[in-house]
Amino acid sequence: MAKSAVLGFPRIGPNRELKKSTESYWKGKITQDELVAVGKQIRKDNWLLQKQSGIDIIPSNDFSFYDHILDISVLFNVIPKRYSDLKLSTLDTVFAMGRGLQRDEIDVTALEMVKWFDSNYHYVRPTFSHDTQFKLVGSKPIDEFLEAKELGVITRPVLLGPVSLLFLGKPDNDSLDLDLLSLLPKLLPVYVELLTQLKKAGAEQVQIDEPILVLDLDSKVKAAYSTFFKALEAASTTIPSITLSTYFGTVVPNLEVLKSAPVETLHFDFIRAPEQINDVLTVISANQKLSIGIVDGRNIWKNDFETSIEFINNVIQKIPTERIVIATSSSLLHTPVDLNNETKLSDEVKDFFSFATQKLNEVTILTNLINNPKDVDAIKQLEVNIKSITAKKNSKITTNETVQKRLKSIDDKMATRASPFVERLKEQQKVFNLPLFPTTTIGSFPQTKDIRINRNKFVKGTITKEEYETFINEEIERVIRFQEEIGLDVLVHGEPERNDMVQYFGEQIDGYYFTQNGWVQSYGSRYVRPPIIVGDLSRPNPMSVRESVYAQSITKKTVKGMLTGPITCLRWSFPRVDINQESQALQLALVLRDEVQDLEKAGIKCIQVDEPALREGLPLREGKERSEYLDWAAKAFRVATSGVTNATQIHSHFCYSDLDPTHIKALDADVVSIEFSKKDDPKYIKEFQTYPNHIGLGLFDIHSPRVPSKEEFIAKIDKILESYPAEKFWVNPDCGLKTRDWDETRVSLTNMVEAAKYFREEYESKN
Ligand code: MET
Ligand SMILES: [Zn+2]
Repeated sequence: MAKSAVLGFPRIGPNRELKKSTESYWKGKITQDELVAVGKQIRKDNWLLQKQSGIDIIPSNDFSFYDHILDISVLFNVIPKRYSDLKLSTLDTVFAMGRGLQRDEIDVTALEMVKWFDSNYHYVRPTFSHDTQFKLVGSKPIDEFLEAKELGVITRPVLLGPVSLLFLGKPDNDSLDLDLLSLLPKLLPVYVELLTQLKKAGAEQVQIDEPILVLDLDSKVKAAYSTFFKALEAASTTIPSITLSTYFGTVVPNLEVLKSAPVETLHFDFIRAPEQINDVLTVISANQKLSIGIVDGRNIWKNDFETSIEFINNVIQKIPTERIVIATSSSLLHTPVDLNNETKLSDEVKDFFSFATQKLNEVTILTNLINNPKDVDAIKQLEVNIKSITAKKNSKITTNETVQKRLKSIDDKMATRASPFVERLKEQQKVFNLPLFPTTTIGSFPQTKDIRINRNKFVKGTITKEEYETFINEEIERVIRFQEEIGLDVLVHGEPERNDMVQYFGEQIDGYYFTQNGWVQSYGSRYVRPPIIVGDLSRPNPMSVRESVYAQSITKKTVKGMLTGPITCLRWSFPRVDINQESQALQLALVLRDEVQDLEKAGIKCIQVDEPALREGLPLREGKERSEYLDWAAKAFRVATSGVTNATQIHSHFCYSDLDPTHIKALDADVVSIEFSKKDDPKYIKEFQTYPNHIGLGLFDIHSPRVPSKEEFIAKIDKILESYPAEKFWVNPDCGLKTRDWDETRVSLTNMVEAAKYFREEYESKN
């Protein structure tokens, strides 16, 4: 009989209970015991739900109050001294490492947080130093195993594997020469000790995630796996059986690593990489089990049972069902909790989706269909599923002929500006007549409580559209006057009307759908509600013209229109799987192209199209898929922005990532602002030395309440000027200011503008 398994379940609670309670705890409104009790309740509910759904192999230790990778760092005592010195409880140490702590005499910043593979989840980077002494701190995985056992659920604890833990980490500032993999021999005994303790507590199996096996790995990393496997083998009698799991891609280029791995089960993601099956089968040894990841942990579409069954049946030709596990492709962490909480979707559309709770049923039904193909109940479920899948295929909602026709009409001309940059620049200079070191901001200004209150009132219908627009106009005016007053050169309207930079546009694009409660953890207590692309995308009406035109009408200075780029709209949504991502990006590009042209027609001469998510869409491995992505991503941006005259200035903006300069250059935007304040790397600047288009390197961190002085800005600009010419130099912050408050914003921007003026005078007096 095949077994059913889940690799991890969302821990935020069906109604964001975890967010509410952690934030209350941080504010001192509830005690640590109260917070811990909320966590316990969520875990209990999750385990019982999975049990009731009929899942055989249920995970534990997938719960976390902040980040499960941070938890495992702390568990192995990978705690930089500045945090351990604080002598906090384990949970408070976790929070201090995850989000920094400023209280009384204490002042520590947070550890670096980065994207988890190509998902929108962020993990806190394990940060190692020469002094790192591995030992077990606390007993979270064991406690949670026992907690479930008490409820009658024997779970499979989940741990990040030791090689991934080291590989995904970084050396701390005081240990930059540290070779992380060299720590493996010291880490392994502690790892084995943990496994041994789990076995003593009654765990029969443990899931060890080694997701880096889907990346490009050099021979040193591969060798680290042999070391790891030797340690497992040596301990085999005292540790539970191991499921080694990989996800988010193919392991084929690293397959030799898995040959004769001393583990009971190997798990692979056949949603992302179904084609790897034949190669994978060659490494499964005669008594090893294969865990087939076939229910998507990264997207919200209903599983197509017929296709899945066909896939599994092909495998069963080679491996008997006793050695098959049917599982989610990855943890379900990346999907919303429960579709039943959605009350506003039409029945037709709702039937297309499956959230984490529904996916549990999918895993059990598929397992039943494999184990008892004649079971009446299972057959009934299959029939219902076939009906849904067919209904979706035939649905009128997904296709729009006009959009598809237009998509085919995209040619090179549409993706190229009328003239090269140098010529455009001449025409733009005539229009804008900007000084040296032009100053601007990235778009948003503080989203005050007042703004949120009024937006809620408008959504609830307690104020009229007119009243709301008047309110927004007043906000825009306030932001414009402020920018004029401090002497910024290119102004923005401040984005007060936007709840979120993707959702705001998505809500105005046909083909997009929204949930009320489809929250997914992005990091810590920050959750996002990704919109869903269901059909071909089109724009019934202009989306941003009213606000930009209003802003421009009340000032003589140039106001920059502000749009979210096609790749960012795509990446921060749940995409379709019935057509490829390139087509979806190009559909979005056409929508935005019309918007850009409408803005131009309405007299907006400078338009910014933000692409902060360009980097995260990059395929995990080098090669064809990656270069193709870069081509179509750049093309989508250029289709969106090339329909304007030479005199219209196109800006773009990048943050959240280390974006390769060549990728930025491929977009041919006239001006690009890049998050830079924390990077500060002269090598990076030099890459732009000979690039003719203009660049604004972010001069201050907008995630921090810290206010840099004029002198600090001057020093920063001076340093950049060593590697980057004044003629192409824009002055701006790292990103939008929506999370800051007005007091900080006022002073920071004033100092920034003053610093620009200082250099302007200095350079002008030279010439
Ligand atoms: C994450 S990038 C944000 C860009 C947007 N224009 C803003 O200022 O908020
Ligand atoms: Zn940004």
